[in-house]
Amino acid sequence: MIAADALNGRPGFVSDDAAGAAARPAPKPAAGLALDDVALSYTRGGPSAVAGVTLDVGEGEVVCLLGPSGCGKTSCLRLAAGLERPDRGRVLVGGRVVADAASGRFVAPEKRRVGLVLQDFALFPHLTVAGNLAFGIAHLPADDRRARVAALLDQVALAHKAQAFPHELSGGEQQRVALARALAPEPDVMLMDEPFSSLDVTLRAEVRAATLAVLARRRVPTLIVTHDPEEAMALADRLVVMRAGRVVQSGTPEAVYFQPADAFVMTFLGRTNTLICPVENGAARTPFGAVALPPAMAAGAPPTRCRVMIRGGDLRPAPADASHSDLAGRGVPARVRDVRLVGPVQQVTLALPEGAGDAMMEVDRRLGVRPGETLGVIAEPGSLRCFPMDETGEPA
Ligand SMILES: Nc1ncnc2c1ncn2[C@@H]1O[C@H](COP(=O)(O)OP(=O)(O)OP(=O)(O)O)[C@@H](O)[C@H]1O
Repeated sequence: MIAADALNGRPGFVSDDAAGAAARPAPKPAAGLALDDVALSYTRGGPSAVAGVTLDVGEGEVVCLLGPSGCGKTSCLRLAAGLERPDRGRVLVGGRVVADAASGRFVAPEKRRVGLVLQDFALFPHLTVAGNLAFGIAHLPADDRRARVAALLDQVALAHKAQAFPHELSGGEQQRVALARALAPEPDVMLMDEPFSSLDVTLRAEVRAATLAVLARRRVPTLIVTHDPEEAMALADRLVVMRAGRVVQSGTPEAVYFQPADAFVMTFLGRTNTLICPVENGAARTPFGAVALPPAMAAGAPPTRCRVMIRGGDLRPAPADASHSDLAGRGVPARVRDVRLVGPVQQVTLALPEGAGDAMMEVDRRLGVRPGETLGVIAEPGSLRCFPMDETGEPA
C-alpha cells in the first residue's frame, strides 16, 4: 500500500505503521549489536578516537549515537561495520563476536550481516534503483531476489522508480533507496551515519518519520550517528551521548534531557543559560530562589560558588492573573533586551536583576513579548540544575 504523504501530497511510505516511534513495541533486551570496551587510535600511540566505549542495541531498538564533531561517533560505527579494527575490546553482532582485539578475531565487513547507510548514500550510479537493491542479494535465486526487491520498493514507496537511475531521483528518494538497499540482505543490525543530513529541513522530518516506520516494521536493531540533538530525540528509543571518545550518558531521550549527567550533556541537548551563583547553607542562591546542591556536591566541603543551568524553555513570564496560579506575582523582574522570532517561538534575551547577567527565555510567539518591557519571570519548578564550577558544558 502506498500512502499519500499527509503534508504535501507526494507519494509517501507504507502507512500502516507510519506512526513510527510511538507505535513501536518496546524493544527486547537481546542485543543485536554490542561494543564492549572498544578503543581505537588511528595512529600508533596517538590520541584515542574511541577511548573505551561500551554500548548495545537490542532487537527492534533504535539507538542514536550523539555528540559534537570529532567525539568519535563515526569511528564507533566504522568499528561496528568492520571498517576499522579495535585496539582494545570486542564487537558483537547478533550475539556473535565479530572483532576481538585480545584474540585477534576479525570478521570482514561483508560477512558481518550489517546494513550500512552513509551520509551521501553512496548508491551505485550505473545501476538502476532495482539493480542497487539486488546488488547485495545476488546469491539468491532470481525469483526470490525479484520478490525481495519488489517488496522493499513497495515498503519505501518507490516501486514506480524501479528502473530509474540514482541521478534521476530526489535526495529523499535516494535516501530511501539507500535504506532499502541496506535492508535487502536482511541484516542483523543497521548502521546509519548522519542519514538525513544531506536532505533539506522540510524533507528531513518526512523522510525521518518514514524511515522509522520501515525500521519499526522490520524490527531490525539500528544504530544512527547524528550530531543533531533534536534529530536524535525524535528518532531514538535510547540516546548514547559521547564526548572526547567516551560515553558520557546513555538513556531514554526523556531521561537524558531531564536528568543530564553533567553540564556538557545539558548544554548539548538544548539552549541553556548558565548563572554563576554563590553557595550558602548547602544551596545555590539564584535570582529565582535557593536551589539545593545535589548530594555529590554537598558532600565534604561544599563549594563557595557553583554553576546553575536552566534551559530557555523552562523560563516564562509569571501569570498575570493571580487567581490562576500560585506562582503569580513571584516573578523575578527582568528587562527584555532583545526578541528574535524563531518559527513559532520567541527567543527573548533578558537582563536579570542584581547583575546576575543575561538569560535567554523561549516562549510562544503569541505572548508578544516586546523589547524594553520589564517582565516578572519564573523558572519551572525543578528546572534549575547545579553543577560544579569546573564543568563548563563546553565540548572538549
Ligand atoms: N582516518 C582517520 N585518520 C586519522 N584520524 C581520524 C580519522 N578518522 C577520524 N579521525 C579522528 O578521530 C577522531 C574521531 O573522529 P570521528 O569521525 O569518529 O568523529 P565524529 O564524532 O564522527 O565527528 P563528525 O561529527 O565531525 O563526523 C577525530 O579527532 C578525527 O579527527
